[in-house]
Amino acid sequence: MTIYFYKVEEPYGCFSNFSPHPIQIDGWCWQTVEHYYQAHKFVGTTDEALIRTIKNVSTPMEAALLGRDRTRNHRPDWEQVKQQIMWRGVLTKFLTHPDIQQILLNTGEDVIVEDSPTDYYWGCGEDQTGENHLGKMLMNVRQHIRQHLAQANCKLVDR
Ligand SMILES: Nc1c(N[C@@H]2O[C@H](COP(=O)(O)O)[C@@H](O)[C@H]2O)[nH]c(=O)[nH]c1=O
Repeated sequence: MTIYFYKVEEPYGCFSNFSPHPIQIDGWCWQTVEHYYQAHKFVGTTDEALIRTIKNVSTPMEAALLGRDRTRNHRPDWEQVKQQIMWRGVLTKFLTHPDIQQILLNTGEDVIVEDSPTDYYWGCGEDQTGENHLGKMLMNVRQHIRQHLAQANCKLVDR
């Protein structure tokens, strides 16, 4: 089976980076993965003040709009680091919240697709030809957490 998700209020909406699941990374608390991800576009730039602004806006959509503002200075290495930054955010989200971790694990080996009509990088785009990096990342997080849990169980048995 293939699982499609996009809007928070629709099935599997907890897989969206817009879902209201806070994460804490390096002592900073982010309301959503989207807040965290968008703010990191400005690390080390002359627009660094925007990081705090994005952190404090009340919705992930506001965070996304600020982060996507092309009149602002994005870090020059963004394309090289964005996967790594997203990985940290998404993994932390599913390690922090046991209820949605269970939903992710219960998807078994199903393919997961971010059914975004506009995003051909993180999602599948309108015509399904997109790269679906967020869906792929969620499947990798699922695998990573399974291995992590298996190792923890082995340690318990070894005692
Ligand atoms: N879920 C969701 C979106 N998708 C999210 O947008 C982010 C990509 O942003 P960027 O790299 O700036 O293009 C990434 O987290 C992707 O999952 N976008 C939306 O406008 N609405 C939404 O409900």
